[in-house]
Amino acid sequence: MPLKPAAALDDRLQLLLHRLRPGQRAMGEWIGGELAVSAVPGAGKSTGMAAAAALTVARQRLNLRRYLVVVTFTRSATNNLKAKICANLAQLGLPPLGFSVNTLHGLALQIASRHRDRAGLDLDTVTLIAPNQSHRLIRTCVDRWIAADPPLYQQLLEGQSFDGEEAERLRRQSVLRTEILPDLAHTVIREAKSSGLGPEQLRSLALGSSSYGHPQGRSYDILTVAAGLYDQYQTQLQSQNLIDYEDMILGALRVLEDPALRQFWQDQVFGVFEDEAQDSTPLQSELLEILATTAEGDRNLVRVGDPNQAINSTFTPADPSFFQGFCQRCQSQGRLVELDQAGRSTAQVMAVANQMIHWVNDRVLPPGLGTGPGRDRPQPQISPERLPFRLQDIRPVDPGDPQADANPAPLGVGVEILQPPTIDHSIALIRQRIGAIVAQDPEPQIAILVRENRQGQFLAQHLGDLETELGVRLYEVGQQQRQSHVPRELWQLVQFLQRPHSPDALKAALAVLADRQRIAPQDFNALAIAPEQFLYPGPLDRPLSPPAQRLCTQLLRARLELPLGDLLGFLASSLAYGQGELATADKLIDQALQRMGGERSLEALERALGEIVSSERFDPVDTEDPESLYGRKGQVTIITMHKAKGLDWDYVFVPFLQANVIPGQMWVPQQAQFLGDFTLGEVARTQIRHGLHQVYRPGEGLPQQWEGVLLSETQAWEEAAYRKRSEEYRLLYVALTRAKKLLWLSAAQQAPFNWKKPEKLDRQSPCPVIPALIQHLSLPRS
Ligand SMILES: Nc1ncnc2c1ncn2[C@@H]1O[C@H](COP(=O)(O)OP(=O)(O)OP(=O)(O)O)[C@@H](O)[C@H]1O
Repeated sequence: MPLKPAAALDDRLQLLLHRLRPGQRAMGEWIGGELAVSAVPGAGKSTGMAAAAALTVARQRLNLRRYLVVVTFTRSATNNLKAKICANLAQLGLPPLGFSVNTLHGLALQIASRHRDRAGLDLDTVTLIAPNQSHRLIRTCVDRWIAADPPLYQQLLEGQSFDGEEAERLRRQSVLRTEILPDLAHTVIREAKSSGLGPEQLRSLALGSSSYGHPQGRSYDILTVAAGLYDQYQTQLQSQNLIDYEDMILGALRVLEDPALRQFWQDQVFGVFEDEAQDSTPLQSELLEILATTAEGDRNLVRVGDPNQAINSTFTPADPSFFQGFCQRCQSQGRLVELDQAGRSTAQVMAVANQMIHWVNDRVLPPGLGTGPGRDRPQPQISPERLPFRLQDIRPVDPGDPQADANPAPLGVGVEILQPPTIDHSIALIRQRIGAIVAQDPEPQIAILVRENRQGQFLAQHLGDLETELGVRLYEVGQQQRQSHVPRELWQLVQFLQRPHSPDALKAALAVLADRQRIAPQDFNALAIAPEQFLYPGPLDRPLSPPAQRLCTQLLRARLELPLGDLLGFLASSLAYGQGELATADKLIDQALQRMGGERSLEALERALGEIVSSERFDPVDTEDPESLYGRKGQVTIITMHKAKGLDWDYVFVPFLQANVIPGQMWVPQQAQFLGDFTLGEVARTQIRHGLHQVYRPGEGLPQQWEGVLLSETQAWEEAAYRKRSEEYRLLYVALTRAKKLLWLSAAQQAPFNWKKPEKLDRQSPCPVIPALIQHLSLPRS
């Protein structure tokens, strides 16, 4: 007898549920209310979320008028998830309707553009600010703030001490104007705005202190300085009809403040699923919470994330402690699902990753609590969201799991940890190990993960012959990205040629030359304050950095001697570009000449390059979808740990795990040390974040009272260092959990202190977790 349609749908729902693993199934069974889903790496959270979304659409009979809102972090994740939900709906015999998948900003823009007046954004006349524009705008704000608030500026100029010497004053002015204050403005504006704080609230946070002061010396009113910069920024944005990403969300929130419009949106939205919830900001959470609110005042909100993979919180406003808090709250109500089974890695890799999170949580403690076990005094209870990791072990999947080749057999012992004498030995060992892998698997999928691009560059230089030697392709991701830096670098050099006597232009050109390792890194403020003297020193002048001076005057000579068409080529070769970068430079030259029309002057060239840099994304020559390139078989991909998030490889190498690389240390650039042992940007970010943690209650909007929540500069710096250390260990965790069959780690005994000078080796201790992992695995210490 044929099944009745309703019964048939029910059967199909069951079938879909049964294709999920236990944690995913718990997601799939969600019918309403708040749910936290904490997923370990490789747990299949996209798979679970796509199934849960399709099941919800089917059960609730969602449609064009009432639908589920799914929010992801990037546009490519949006496309992937949409395709998966559509495929599930097709299997249920349903049309691809009843849901929307958006990035958070896409969703905000959709709401704001539907009610422009209310949002306060006239989208016909305003433009989203481009990164280069933002850079320039911030520089303008700094100049205006300096003119508007001489007493506070003076206080910064004087720093911790000042003997009144003129050259030093000029140097400090240059550092403050071109580095410290732009950095402070950039950090604070994003941090405050994405938490819903305006300049006035920053000022009241600055005042709301009971413990203000700097025990070792003078304290600066950093948040008041920051609020002044923020005021200038808002004024500039408005006067130029620009908006930033935060304005989109603020616009959407203004729409939802209107009771009728809020009702309109809440009536349409059945519920909200949020992916990568560990990376959201208070403002984003507020938007989703409002949309998810039901007629009864509950919330249909599923937030999915992995707090242990929160690796953006020290350089963006993302803050995992809010998601951690949400998980805690849901757990106490029995509304937490742990997706803790993962099929990606072999058992040994999971064991090492698990071991690491326990080790770190035991030893990396918030300021004021001492370090390491063996602490004789009893430790106070630390709230879980303050700890570096959520204690969630990765477990293998059950027998019969639907994922093909889940928890694969290891290659050899699965995890290898080495401590070679030098970084050159590390490379020789990698080469040897890759040779052995290729002997067993001629088309291996391999990655080498690095902490910073310079390490990748160094590896690529030394492993360049892998293809001829072993027949595997070498693909350095940073190299590809560097090509998109080509326009900016050449533009900066051309600006210098056009205005050699401008301190700003000279400083920017010197920074480019140092980045390209054409001159030694140094404090360029001292060189750039008097360009004439630096470029053409008189017989009595003390020569400042002769190699940099020689190179700069060579460039200036080329400007006089070469035709314009050849000048960019000459600049490109002066920057020691590799082949791909030279090809990109060629493409750039063609585009710039086209833009210049018939005009052939340096000024026109500068303008054309400036337009290319600020108005469009100049694609490097390789235009294939990058992510599909990273995981090709028969390839060794060199990639940073940050970029590797979300990806995996059969064989993963993580060399250079010295303690100065991970967890590294917070440091104050030498040129900024006159202000004290901290950086203004980090202190301000931490003061804001700490303040918010003390007073923010989810779903209750922002508070008016900030009494007694301001950390002193020293406290804020210590707290920032703790957060940074925690995040570095999470980054290492992301790196370890990329491996499927083999994880190869090494910490060299002699390694560079600074990777800008990789040839200068010093004794370095290993990342502190390495000896513990060696012991855990009972590996020989070699
Ligand atoms: N229930 C399942 N049935 C079959 N395959 C599955 C299942 N769950 C996950 N997988 C497979 O496991 C792999 C990882 O899944 P998915 O991409 O959903 O993971 P993720 O948790 O989003 O990854 P990440 O750790 O990068 O966040 C994919 O190849 C997916 O096809």
